[in-house]
Amino acid sequence: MNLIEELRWRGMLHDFMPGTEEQLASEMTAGYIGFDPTAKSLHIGNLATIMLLVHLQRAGHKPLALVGGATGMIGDPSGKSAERNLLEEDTLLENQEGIKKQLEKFLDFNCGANSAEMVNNYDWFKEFSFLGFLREVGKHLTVNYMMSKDSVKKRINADEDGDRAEGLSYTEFAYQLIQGYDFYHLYKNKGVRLQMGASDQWGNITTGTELIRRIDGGKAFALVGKLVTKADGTKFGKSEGGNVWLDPNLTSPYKFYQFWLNLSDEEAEKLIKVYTLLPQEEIASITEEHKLAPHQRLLQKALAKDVTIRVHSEDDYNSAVAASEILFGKGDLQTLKGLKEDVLLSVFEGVPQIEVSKSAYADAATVTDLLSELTEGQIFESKGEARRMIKNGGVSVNREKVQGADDAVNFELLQDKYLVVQKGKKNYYLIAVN
Ligand SMILES: N[C@@H](Cc1ccc(O)cc1)C(=O)O
Repeated sequence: MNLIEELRWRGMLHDFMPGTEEQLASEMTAGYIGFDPTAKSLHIGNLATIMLLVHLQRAGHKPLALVGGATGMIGDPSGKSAERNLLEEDTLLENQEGIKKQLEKFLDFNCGANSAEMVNNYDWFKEFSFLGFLREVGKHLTVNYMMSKDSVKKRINADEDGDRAEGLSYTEFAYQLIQGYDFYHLYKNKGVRLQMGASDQWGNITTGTELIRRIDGGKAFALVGKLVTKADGTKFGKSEGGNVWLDPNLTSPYKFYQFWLNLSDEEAEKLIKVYTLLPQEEIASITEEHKLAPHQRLLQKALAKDVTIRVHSEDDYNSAVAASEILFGKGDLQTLKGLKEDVLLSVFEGVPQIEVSKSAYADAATVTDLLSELTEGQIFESKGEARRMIKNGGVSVNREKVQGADDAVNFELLQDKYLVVQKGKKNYYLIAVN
């Protein structure tokens, strides 16, 4: 299957320029996608775009990932209804390092002729003078041409309700020329013939193909992927807590795994094609099996597994699964001890949390006191009730059965702070000793 057919059945293809298919069929083609360092991590929306590069490479072509050290200093107006704030240079540098490391994970940089490459547009812009740029680049396109782009029109014209448009600075207006020049530069110096991106990049990419044509009489191509949206058409990739990031310090692998696990059937069926490399027959068979027993969430599980391993690691995936099963009764003290604080808190989100002061905790004479009076009746209303249930073997702390009602309080605090109390099978409480 060639690249375009592959992207099409996966539902990832939005549009491409005439001739793109012929170009790809005629030779190993170098293609690039740029990512601006607007945050210190990429998110799963970016990951869908990265998958375009992955497929390009799998189809035998050469992928280049561009980090926008220069463009990140300006801010792409595409898809943005308001002017952006400029980022500080040290923030940009930090962001650049972060996303560069992430991009490196997904491509093969050592596989012969079509090995991936990483470039940074700051490298060719740092020496470019303003006057030089105006003479060598700006001169080739008219303002009329630049104003015909959606990203610009949307900021200049009033919207359908007649509300005044935000306008855009000269700086953001110039963005398309900078990205356009990147394409020209890579065309000239690296033989790049194709630029890809999310669908909102069409305007910027075609500014590039236009520059290549005007400056050099050359031909280059554009291909854009579908913007991933949720079932209700709204922006995908946000959980209640905001973006779903690839950086494990911003979104823990557990939360990441949970995000995919919690997708609706409809979303999972669509996204397994975008975010995994599983072949068509396998996806078809998982989908079929899923439909026989949707409650087993086979699609979500297959998707969550594949993406969690690709973005994080097999170990992270295994820990995420183990953590996910805790509330279903699986796992022991060791499992709980293995959870980092943020994961522990995510696992027990929604479970009643009870704060106990350090001194009160130290003074607790018996487990019964701790689980009734000290926790203000939130676990057991009375000492009697606590005693009875402990006697019947129905109370565990940190997954270990409490033996006697008069036992001393002698637990190992998880992360030096927490106790997981279980009353009966299903009722969980988290005590935080502060
Ligand atoms: N404008 C792109 C990033 C980009 C930057 C430079 C390029 O040459 C290409 C793409 C975006 O915001 O997603």
